[in-house]
Amino acid sequence: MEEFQLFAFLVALIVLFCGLYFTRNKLTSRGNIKLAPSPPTLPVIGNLHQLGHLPHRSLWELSTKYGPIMLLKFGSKPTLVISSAAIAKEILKTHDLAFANKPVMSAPKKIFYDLKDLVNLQYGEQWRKIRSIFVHELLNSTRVKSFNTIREEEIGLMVEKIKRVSSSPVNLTYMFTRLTNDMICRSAFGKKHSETGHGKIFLDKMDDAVALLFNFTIGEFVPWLGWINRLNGFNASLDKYARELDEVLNAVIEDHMSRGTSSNGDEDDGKSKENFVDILLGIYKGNTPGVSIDLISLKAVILDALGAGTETSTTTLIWVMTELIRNPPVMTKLQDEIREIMEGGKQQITDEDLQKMQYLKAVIKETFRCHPPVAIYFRAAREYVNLMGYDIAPETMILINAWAIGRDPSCWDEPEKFMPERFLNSCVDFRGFDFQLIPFGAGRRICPGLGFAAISIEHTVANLMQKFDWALPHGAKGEDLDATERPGFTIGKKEPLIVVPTKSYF
Ligand code: HEM
Repeated sequence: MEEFQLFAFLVALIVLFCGLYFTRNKLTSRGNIKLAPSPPTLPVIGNLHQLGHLPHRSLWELSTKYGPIMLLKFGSKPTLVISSAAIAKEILKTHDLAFANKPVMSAPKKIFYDLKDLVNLQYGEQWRKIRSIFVHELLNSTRVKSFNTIREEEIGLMVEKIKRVSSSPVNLTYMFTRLTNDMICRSAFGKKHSETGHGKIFLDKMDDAVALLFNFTIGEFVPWLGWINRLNGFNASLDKYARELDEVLNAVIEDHMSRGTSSNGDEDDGKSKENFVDILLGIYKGNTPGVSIDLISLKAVILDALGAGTETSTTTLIWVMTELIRNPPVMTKLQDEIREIMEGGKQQITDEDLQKMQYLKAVIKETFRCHPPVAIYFRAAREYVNLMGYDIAPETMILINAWAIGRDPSCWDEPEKFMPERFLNSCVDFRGFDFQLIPFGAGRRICPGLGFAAISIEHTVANLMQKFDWALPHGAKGEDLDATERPGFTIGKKEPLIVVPTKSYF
């Protein structure tokens, strides 16, 4: 019996290695075509087995062996993985137009209205139209400023809550989630997340749906194995989330319609002005000259604003505070800067004050370098491209590993160290011009929420640093703080961040 098992094992091994040999040869010798370096693939699954639990780390490790541009196969899908600033610049600047598409995947189709949302739209006329609505109508600088009051009120409420529990442990993960959800829900719906049944149900379901989408399932990449996703209930769960999210969005729209909006987007009751839903409904009703939107795209845009805007900002805030607690001298230096600028007991931190806080900006940049919330983001080739001597086929999926780029040794000294000082005498910024720091992407498809997110994060951290000192419970030292990551659409901290605001500064 044992001999038979050994024989069966050897046969399986030979079949596996033959498969490996042929798949590899097929990839690297196609006439004159020059393909990027590739690790060996397994039959059927290609390189899917190498993604691991935290793909940004596994792919980075693979890149240390195969180089900053690697051609992998996700099932049958050719996938180019980029891990250096120089190659990211080629993709996002030199060949930005050729790589301006997004991969077409069956799972997101279910949630994002057949990929009609801005994040997933293919490059073209419709993308330009929706992008313009996002950039010029929802998130232009005047609108972002008009959200100042919401931001200030919500941060003020959080500060009051922390003051009340001062000297006891607080769960900052929970607090930041509520703060970001409330800020985005008030901006999007005109009401707080915690106040509106709609907002709460929506964000809870959205979180679950997005977590599900970030499973790289075999059924997605090997079309003839699509039945696995039907059999194991994956498709049914997505269908259910899609139905439920659509129901909530319909209810939100009906609610706003029945209350009525004036031509400038203000609600009749005047309570909550300039929220996304009212602005979009104004456009839908033809109140904004030269701009139009259909109902499905309107719902898809709301999905994006909430889906792309909440978890990313929460994750960033948690990492900023985690790094500050792990690095006490950095926290002290930041507090000194902020308290000096706010000298004289001034409580309200304004945009002008924030402009003066250079060390704060450096701390946030360093956090984005070490912990880009969207560690890997996707593009797709619209046409054949010769990229740095390699032939890239149309529809190749492109993965930009922003996390690996933050460790690119040709750009960063001691990349493992949290060292905001590296940004003090440098003009490197995260606005899409410096390819060694691209947490928001770059080029045509750069994140349109960048300005909104950046100012909210600066404002929140500045307030927490001005008004409190922070320590770990039970006298634990900063270096004891667990910084293990959890996988997902954003790479967050696995365990909740529990800290003690030890002294308030009022
Ligand atoms: C810390 C916060 C945020 C981070 C790190 C972030 C990151 C990103 C990244 C990496 C992309 C892909 C860029 C590319 O392909 O080049 C993206 C796209 C996008 N983000 Fe953000 N984002 C954040 C906040 C927001 C907010 C607050 C909103 C909206 C309110 C938003 C809406 C979007 C949308 C709609 C897209 C798709 C743009 C397109 O494809 O044209 N994001 N974001």
